[in-house]
Amino acid sequence: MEFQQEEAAKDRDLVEAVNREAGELIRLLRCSQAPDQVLATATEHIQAAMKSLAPYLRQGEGWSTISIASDTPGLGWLEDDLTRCMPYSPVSGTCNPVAPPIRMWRDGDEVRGEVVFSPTYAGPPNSVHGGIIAAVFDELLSMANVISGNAGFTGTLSIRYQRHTPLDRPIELWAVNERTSGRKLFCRGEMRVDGQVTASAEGLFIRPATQMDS
Ligand SMILES: CCCCCCCCCCCCCC(=O)SCCNC(=O)CCNC(=O)[C@H](O)C(C)(C)COP(=O)(O)OP(=O)(O)OC[C@H]1O[C@@H](n2cnc3c(N)ncnc32)[C@H](O)[C@@H]1OP(=O)(O)O
Repeated sequence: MEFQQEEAAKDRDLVEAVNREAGELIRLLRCSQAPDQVLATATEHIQAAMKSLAPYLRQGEGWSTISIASDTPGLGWLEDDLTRCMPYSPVSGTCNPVAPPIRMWRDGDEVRGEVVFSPTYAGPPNSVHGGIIAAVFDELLSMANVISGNAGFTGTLSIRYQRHTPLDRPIELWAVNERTSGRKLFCRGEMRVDGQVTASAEGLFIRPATQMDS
């Protein structure tokens, strides 16, 4: 797979900062009931920012079409920051403004993490949308595969929603690759609030017979 490394921005902190601000913008848009004049002015500011970014749009090129890192060969990550593996992911990517602020790290053979969902991700009253929960499990279980030395595509993901997962509170994340059988990777994960499980997941991931980019 070819990546356009020379196109990468030089200052990663700046890339992450602008994406965080854009995420905050989304939260403000989602939850503010501003008067018309304020909305009109905000629209102008957003249009100005869009105009300055548009000339640098690079659609359809390696890093812009995949969530994994373009600056490391294969699946690179930091033990204390697994999000480095997929910086452009819509679920955990620090270089993607739609991603909630997830932290994930390696704890032996397991993945642990934490996330606080803002109302951007609301479903039922005061609770996280079930589809968002599924997406986070997909990512979390994938990371359990990655640290086990294997990675695969999601074949089947089964979620048990046991309690509502609340907004604006720290959610603990946990996942493990329990076993591998041929190309099949079997994983489990949980979300907990104050130690109580709100949702759990089982996933079967499949390592492709051929490489991803063949
Ligand atoms: C290098 C790889 C890196 C990968 C990712 C990097 C991270 C990227 C970002 C990650 C983001 C997060 C992750 C994402 O979001 S990944 C995105 C969501 N997932 C997908 O898009 C996957 C789409 N599906 C496929 O590509 C193929 O169907 C796969 C690759 C899954 C299997 O097609 P393949 O042709 O290889 O399979 P086979 O027919 O030879 O069957 C082999 C065995 O598997 C069994 N089986 C087959 N399908 C399923 C199923 N769905 N559930 C349960 N079992 C299934 C089958 O019965 C057989 O078992 P057995 O009869 O031998 O016992």
